[in-house]
Amino acid sequence: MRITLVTVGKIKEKFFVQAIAEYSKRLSRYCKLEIIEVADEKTPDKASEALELQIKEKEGERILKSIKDDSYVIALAIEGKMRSSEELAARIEKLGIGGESHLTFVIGGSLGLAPAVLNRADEKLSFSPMTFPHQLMRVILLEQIYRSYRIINHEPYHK
Ligand SMILES: C[S@@+](CC[C@H](N)C(=O)[O-])C[C@H]1O[C@@H](n2cnc3c(N)ncnc32)[C@H](O)[C@@H]1O
Repeated sequence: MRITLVTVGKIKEKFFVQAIAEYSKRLSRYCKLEIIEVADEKTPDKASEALELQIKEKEGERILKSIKDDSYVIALAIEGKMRSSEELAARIEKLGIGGESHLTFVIGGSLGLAPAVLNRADEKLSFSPMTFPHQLMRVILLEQIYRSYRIINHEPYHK
């Protein structure tokens, strides 16, 4: 299975970079992982709704360009479907069995995802009603994908 993460902006904080590197290494046993970082837009402290939408749309165009046509897209969105770790593992396994060989997970920038990206998504996944910073979301998502593969392979992992 190919797994691609499409994300917005570069991560500078060393602790996030280290955690991402660690989970990417662990995941390399199970899938072909690629992380694509599209450029983010500068966001002023105070922006009108119209400007915020413009910013999300610009970032959204870059996100859409980096998604392969034949890929199954899972957008991370607070309003998406919540799943337990076991349910996410079962979903990934079922998609693979059903013939999906390339999953793309999309994480929005600080303002979130543009409507066009949410429309392109085949499904939306929520990690809770809380808002997480996109840098931390990347780490949490990688850990949950790793946990999914451990569950799929009946391998032990922390409960
Ligand atoms: C800082 S959040 C954006 C917040 C924005 N107000 C929104 O409602 O999307 C950045 C990105 O992280 C992801 N994200 C943050 N919290 C999430 C959650 N609880 N569940 C799923 N994705 C989340 C989403 O992809 C979001 O676009």
